[in-house]
Amino acid sequence: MTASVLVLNAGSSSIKFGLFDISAGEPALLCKGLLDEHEAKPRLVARSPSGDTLFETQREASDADGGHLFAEVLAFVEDRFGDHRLRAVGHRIVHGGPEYSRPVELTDEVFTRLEALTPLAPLHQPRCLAPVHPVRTIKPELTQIACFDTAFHHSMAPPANRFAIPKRFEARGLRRYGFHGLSFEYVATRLAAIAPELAARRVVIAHLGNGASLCALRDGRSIDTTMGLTPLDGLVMGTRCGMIDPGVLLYLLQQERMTTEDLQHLLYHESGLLGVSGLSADMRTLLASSEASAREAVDLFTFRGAQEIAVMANTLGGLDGLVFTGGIGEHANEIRSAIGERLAWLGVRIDAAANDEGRESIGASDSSVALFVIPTNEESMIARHCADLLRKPGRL
Ligand SMILES: Nc1ncnc2c1ncn2[C@@H]1O[C@H](COP(=O)(O)OP(=O)(O)O)[C@@H](O)[C@H]1O
Ligand SMILES: CC(=O)OP(=O)(O)O
Ligand SMILES: [Mg+2]
Repeated sequence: MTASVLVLNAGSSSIKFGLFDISAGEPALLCKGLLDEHEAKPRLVARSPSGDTLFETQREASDADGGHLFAEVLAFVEDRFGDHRLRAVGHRIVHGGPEYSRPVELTDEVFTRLEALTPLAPLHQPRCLAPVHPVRTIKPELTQIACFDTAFHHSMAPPANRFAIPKRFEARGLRRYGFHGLSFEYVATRLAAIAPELAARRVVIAHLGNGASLCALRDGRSIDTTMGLTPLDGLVMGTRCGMIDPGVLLYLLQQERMTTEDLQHLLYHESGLLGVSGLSADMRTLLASSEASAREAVDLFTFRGAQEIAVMANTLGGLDGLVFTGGIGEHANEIRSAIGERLAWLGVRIDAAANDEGRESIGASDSSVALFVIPTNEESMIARHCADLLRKPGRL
């Protein structure tokens, strides 16, 4: 009998899943799915690798994060792929804190430790952990594995991972961790296959999705990133503010008399593209809009994006390669070209036709920086980690 793993990826704006055959070599996708929460009644869809719909159901909104959804996914997997023995469920866990630098079995003890990190990723951690208990109740014998967004950045060293606050806080875990690590790891692996000459050079990966961050890589390892202790730092995001003068927070607390709960809500849910445009957090909507505020939000997004790419290039001491990924990075040619124009002084030249056609390599012949668009695949990276862990005797 062949073996499979079910991967659950709960991001800030979507819950994706994938079932992978892990019997031999590289995990192979058997089916993928999405819980679309943007409709009045959230929809669960499972598709074949080529995109044919295999299963579809709609739920009441209040049920969206509940156990029913995961029960439904597991029942579907058993029904359609019963000839594969389900070996494990792999979860994308956004925060692994200082402790977890590689995937681990998600035992009750690990769960408790990860739950305690919720204040460091309040938008994500509860959503990532939500499936664990329902899956345990339905299939208590099934191994569950946690794969962390933060793990890839454990190669970051001082000063890049340090805040300029009194040293005693660092001992309490207040340092820069970075996120989107599973995406950066996947894209770095793909880049090494597509452009091996860049593998040991100075590369920035721009993960531009609903959440957005950059990673500076040397020798394929993370040496700097734009997110910090929490996934709030760095770039302008769908509803998150990114880097902000900490004095603004003090002002809001002291002068506007905001509660900490209201402030958290403002920074995580009401800011970013949504806050600046007053219209939408969705880049597609903003690009299609003729409102001046939509244009302002897009301008701020590309201004800050280019600014931070220059910061990453500084950490690297130059820039040899730049890769776009994530929903915006993969699909929004206008955004790639606006960021590219702002980086012309660094030698970035985008080939307009290649960019508009969405080709993999979008650098013009006179670009001194190699430019790529590489679709990310966090689920595939998680499947690879799960397969490695399950195959290595003594690691589980
Ligand atoms: N064709 C497109 N053009 C512009 N933006 C797009 C396009 N497709 C998706 N996006 C944007 O990608 C973002 C979502 O990114 P994604 O990486 O899928 O999200 P998540 O962080 O939830 O995984 C949204 O802002 C969406 O508008
Ligand atoms: C860490 C993070 O921001 O994740 P996402 O892009 O899924 O919101
Ligand atoms: Mg994402």
